[in-house]
Amino acid sequence: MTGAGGLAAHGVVRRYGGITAVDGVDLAAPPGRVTALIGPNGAGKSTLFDCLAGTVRPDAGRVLLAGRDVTALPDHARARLGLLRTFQQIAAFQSLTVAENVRIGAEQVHGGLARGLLGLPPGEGRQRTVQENTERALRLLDLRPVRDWPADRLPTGALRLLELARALAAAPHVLLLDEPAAGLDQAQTARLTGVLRALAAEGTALLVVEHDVDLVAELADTVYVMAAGKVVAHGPAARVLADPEVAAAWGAA
Ligand SMILES: Nc1ncnc2c1ncn2[C@@H]1O[C@H](COP(=O)(O)OP(=O)(O)OP(=O)(O)O)[C@@H](O)[C@H]1O
Repeated sequence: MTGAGGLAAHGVVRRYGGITAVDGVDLAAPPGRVTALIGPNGAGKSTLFDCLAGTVRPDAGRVLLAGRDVTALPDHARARLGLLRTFQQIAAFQSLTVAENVRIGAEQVHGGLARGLLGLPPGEGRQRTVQENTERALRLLDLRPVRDWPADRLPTGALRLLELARALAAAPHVLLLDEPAAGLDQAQTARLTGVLRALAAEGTALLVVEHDVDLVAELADTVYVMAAGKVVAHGPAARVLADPEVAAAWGAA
């Protein structure tokens, strides 16, 4: 595992008191691929995810983003380097419109926040990129019909797509998705799957934590299985998901 391009974990450990939630995990999410992380409740998936995103600091090990050691960088610094995430608990700005929420995602990476804080006017080229990325994300996730709605009027499924649109608008190199299909209906799940496959085809590295095994089978190129803090299996999705030991480790989820 070189860690060149995409995201990689090397020997990541995270303890909570006497519990080792993540116990020496190696993982690679390369560009152009969908990598899935599965495992029973309490396996350590969310903790590993937080270590990768930068919201939790590992006790040992390293996180590499496009080959660069980002272990000591907080989440917002990783975001500026192109590592974006979505949350299991949806986090939209409820009083802003759908389009405004997505625009915040686009501005995050194109210097909007920093320039705004410094009182600098936005550059014309940058403004265009922000606008284009916002419109593209709204279109991809079929949010144009509700673009002027306040986010708090959206039902759960659309809100989840909004969260993804906001991450997409930042044009991430690496996208971490925590249960992206939770609360989506069939049509929305199909749209999600199409968008994620298209992103991978464009070269984005995707890492998905997902409980829905059918979705994992459809979406993922590579699957990592965690149990009790460790990776107990990994490899091509079809092979890993067909392994009876994996089904046992997964606790018949
Ligand atoms: N902030 C915390 N404080 C103490 N213990 C924690 C904390 N976060 C996680 N743990 C413990 O670490 C272990 C791994 O939890 P984690 O949430 O990472 O698993 P998970 O695989 O994401 O589970 P789920 O599928 O239920 O979300 C569990 O034993 C959990 O109780």
